[in-house]
Amino acid sequence: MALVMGVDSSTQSCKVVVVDAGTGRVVREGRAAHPSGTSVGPEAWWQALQDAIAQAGGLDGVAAVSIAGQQHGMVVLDDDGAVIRDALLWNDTRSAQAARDLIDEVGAAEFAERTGAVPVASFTGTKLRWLRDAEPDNAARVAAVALPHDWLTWRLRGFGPGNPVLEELVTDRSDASGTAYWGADGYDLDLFRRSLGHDAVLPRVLGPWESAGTLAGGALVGPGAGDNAGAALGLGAGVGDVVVSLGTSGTVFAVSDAPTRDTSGTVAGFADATGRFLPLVATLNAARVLDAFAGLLGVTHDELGALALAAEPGADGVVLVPWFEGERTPNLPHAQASLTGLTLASTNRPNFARAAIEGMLSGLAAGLEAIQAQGVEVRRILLIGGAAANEGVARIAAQVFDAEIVVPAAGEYVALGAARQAAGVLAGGPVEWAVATTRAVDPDHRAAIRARYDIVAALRAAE
Ligand SMILES: Nc1ncnc2c1ncn2[C@@H]1O[C@H](COP(=O)(O)OP(=O)(O)O)[C@@H](O)[C@H]1O
Ligand SMILES: O=C(CO)[C@@H](O)[C@H](O)COP(=O)(O)O
Repeated sequence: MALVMGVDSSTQSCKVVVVDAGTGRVVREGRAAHPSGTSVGPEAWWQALQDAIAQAGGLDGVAAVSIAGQQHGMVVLDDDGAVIRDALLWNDTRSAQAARDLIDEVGAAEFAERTGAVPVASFTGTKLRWLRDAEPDNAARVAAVALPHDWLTWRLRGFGPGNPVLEELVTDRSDASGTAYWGADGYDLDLFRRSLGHDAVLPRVLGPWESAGTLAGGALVGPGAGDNAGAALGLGAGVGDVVVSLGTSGTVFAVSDAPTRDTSGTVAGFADATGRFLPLVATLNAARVLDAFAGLLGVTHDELGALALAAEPGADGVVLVPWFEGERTPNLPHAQASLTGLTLASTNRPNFARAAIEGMLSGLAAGLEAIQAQGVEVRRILLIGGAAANEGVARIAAQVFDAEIVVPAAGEYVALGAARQAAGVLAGGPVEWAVATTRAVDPDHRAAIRARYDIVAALRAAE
């Protein structure tokens, strides 16, 4: 039995699965936590990766490995292969003005045409522009720019400060498509130079089943992927499938044969990990909203879900607009959260729990409508990510989204997608694995939840 390893280096942790390359069955697993914060030293990810791999029994017997990871993070390297400063993550909003500056110079429609998306503070290019303006000495030292998964792949292959071969950096088109300087013809070096202010080495973009090389022990290394594209691959998502992922970020995305170019900037026209496209809407406020409310109410996640189900849909008028970390969609990087609609009668624990879940999901439901408006077909929604394990979340999702909700069997779908890519690299092309058992949630759409949320969110956005 050939074994392959898949990695998800996500915002909060690193997850490793070792699976049977023929069937996708998980045989070993490991996990290690990442530091909190929106600016993180990449060495912590490298340490967590090594810990998680060790927990998963190491690379013994592994024939191929691929690393997927959180998108967009800016990892800047000097000539010696050393990291110049902490990486700015996808949820760091300090580059909001830099994003506006780039759009003013290039134009939103031109950005959408050239890269498939209009940049917001999450995108790598805006972080490079921030570096150019705020830390010019650091910007001048940049010899290479990588994304989190590119850099980890490079380290795993033995490169780094002791062996700084920058030209050995590799990536894939799914993660490259989130930089704001990559398009249908490859890197857009004009946009890259506008961001950083000068040229630098960029990771070579490998094909979906192309190998980056071989580890000392003999394992092939795959190109890796952005985490959302990794999840789509792990789920075997096809045209008509929409994935809603509830991790640190909330994302809603669909697999599409055709690219999208939303000049409003709501839908990011990313690439997937197989040669297709992945139109995506992301929010900055998802599972951590529930973490905060579970803490506030002094309950576990499961108890929070049960409390929410004890309240009526609409939470008796209580609305949480959950922009705790600012927001990306809508693009309000400096916004704050608000809880409104409180009366003496409605101020109770079940309504608070329900408002938290409804608020987290409502922004994503609006995102799904924006994706549909791009002409993308929607047949069903697959609910994944840490908060998808919550029964209350799944049932309330069936009330907030106007589409069939399906919850795949619990699993690390990003890491599984990376493993499936590794199996494809080994086989020289895509492999078919049976998709894990899924559970459909009874349809229960309640249009009134979104109607009220949209009114309150629009008022907050206008402030
Ligand atoms: N049963 C649950 N209900 C709600 N939230 C949960 C539950 N289990 C885990 N979480 C939350 O999910 C998040 C982790 O999800 P994950 O998809 O791994 O995030 P990321 O990919 O951003 O690192 C954490 O904030 C965690 O507290
Ligand atoms: O910015 C995006 C997508 O554009 C986020 O989805 C990140 O890729 C982080 O994902 P999680 O770690 O929250 O799953």
